[in-house]
Amino acid sequence: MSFLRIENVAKHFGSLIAVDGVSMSVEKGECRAVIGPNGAGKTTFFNLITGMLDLTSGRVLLEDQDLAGIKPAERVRMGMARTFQITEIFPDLTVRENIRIPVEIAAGLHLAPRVPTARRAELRARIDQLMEEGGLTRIAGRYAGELSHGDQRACEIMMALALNPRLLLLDEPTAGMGDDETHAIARLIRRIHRDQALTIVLIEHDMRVVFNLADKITVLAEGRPLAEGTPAEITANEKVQAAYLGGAA
Ligand SMILES: Nc1ncnc2c1ncn2[C@@H]1O[C@H](COP(=O)(O)OP(=O)(O)OP(=O)(O)O)[C@@H](O)[C@H]1O
Repeated sequence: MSFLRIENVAKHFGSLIAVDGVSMSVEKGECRAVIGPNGAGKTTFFNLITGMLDLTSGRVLLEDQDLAGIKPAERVRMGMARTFQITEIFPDLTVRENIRIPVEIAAGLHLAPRVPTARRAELRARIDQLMEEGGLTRIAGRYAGELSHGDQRACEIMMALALNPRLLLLDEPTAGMGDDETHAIARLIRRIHRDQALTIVLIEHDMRVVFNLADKITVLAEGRPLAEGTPAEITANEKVQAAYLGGAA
C-alpha cells in the first residue's frame, strides 16, 4: 500500500486541460519532487491533492482512503499540511505568535478562552522546540513581515509542521531566493525529512534542490506525466532533457 496514491487525475478549466491523466504513488517517508516547465500543471496537481480544487476525474487516496468529498480543512486534520508558492504567514504578528497559532490548533486550544496552566507550559515548550528546529529562535520577537524571504519561508514551513502532519506538501519552497537562502531552506527540508521520517511532496524549480532532496522525481509537461524515476534516471532521460532540462523551462 502506498502512503499517497494518485490515480489518473485530471482537471479541466472549461476547455483548458491543466492536468490530464496523472498517476503517482508516494511511499511513506519518501521525498518526492514534482517538476516541469511553467504551466505544466504542478500547482493545479497540488491543489487536487489538498482538495482546494475538485477533480474532473480520477482518485486521490491517503493510506488507501479515497479523499473524494473531503474538504481541505478536514484533509489537514487527517495529516496533510502544505505551504504555498507565495508565503502565507501573518506579517503583523511576531514569529513566535505565528508559530503559536498552529500549535494551539493542533492542541485543540485555538482561541480557547482559558488555557490550563499545565497545558500553557506544554504549548510554550512545543513553540520553543519548533522555533529551534526551524532556526527561528534568534528572530522570535521580530514581526514576520519584516523578515527576509528565507526566514519567512522557514517560519511558514515550521507553521505547517506545528500541525503534526504525516504528509507535507511544499509548493516551490525556494522560489525567489538567492543562493544562501536556497541552501538554508534545502538544509531545513532535508533535516525535517530525515529527523521526522515525514513524507514530503515538493514542487521545485531549482534543480540543485531537487537532485539534493528527492528520492524520486515526477515530471509533468503540458499537464501530462512525462517521466518518473530517481534523480539519476531523470537526469539520463532523453524525453526530460528535450522537454524540460534542455531549457524549455
Ligand atoms: N483557476 C484556474 N482557472 C483557469 N486556468 C487555470 C487555473 N489555474 C491554473 N490554470 C491554468 O492551468 C495550467 C497549469 O497551471 P499551473 O499553475 O498548475 O502550472 P504550474 O506547472 O504550477 O506552473 P508554474 O511553474 O508557472 O507555477 C496553466 O495553463 C494555467 O493558466
